[in-house]
Amino acid sequence: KGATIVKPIVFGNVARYFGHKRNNGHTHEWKVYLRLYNNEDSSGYIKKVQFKLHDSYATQIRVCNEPPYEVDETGWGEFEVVIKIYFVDPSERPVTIYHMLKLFKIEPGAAPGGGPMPVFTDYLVSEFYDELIFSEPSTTMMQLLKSAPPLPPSIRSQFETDFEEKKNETLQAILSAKNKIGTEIDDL
Ligand SMILES: Cn1nnc2cc(CO)ccc21
Repeated sequence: KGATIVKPIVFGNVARYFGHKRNNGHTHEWKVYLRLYNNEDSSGYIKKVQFKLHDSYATQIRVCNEPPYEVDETGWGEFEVVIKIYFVDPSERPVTIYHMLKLFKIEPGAAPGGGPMPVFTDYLVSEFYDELIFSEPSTTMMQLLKSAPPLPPSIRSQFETDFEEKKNETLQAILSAKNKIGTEIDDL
């Protein structure tokens, strides 16, 4: 009967500059993660989450078989992390998400030619909102999706981003832009 279940998620990374370069060349510690927006325990319907790092990291593919779905590492560079979500129901195709690991802010800076200058801020957050959409899930999967319990407090997390605030700001920007265009059309 065309049932659709939506599961909001947040994925991204946080990073902290050591303040110096270590002997191994590493300058930052970082954590890349995938979380359910409502901090529910998804282990009933998510089998595992894989994080594929840069190919020169030891054990390039990191697997989380239960929440929290995250990888803590140290390093010196930014690169694309491939996050792949596998579901308990074998008929649900895995979902792949691409996240560009962010370690430093790019500021139009003093670089020769005025190019962007990477700034090593003490603490940085790069996180995004998205949704897992399950269209007409199997009866079993539907039950698992509906009965997901909350996560225990120890692995609950407050996001760095207030997405509700961001949603309202974005909506306001869209409305005022529409209004502005409307006014300009009137003035034509
Ligand atoms: C690209 N990148 N950035 N930081 C890195 C650290 C390692 C491990 O030594 C491997 C690759 C890295």
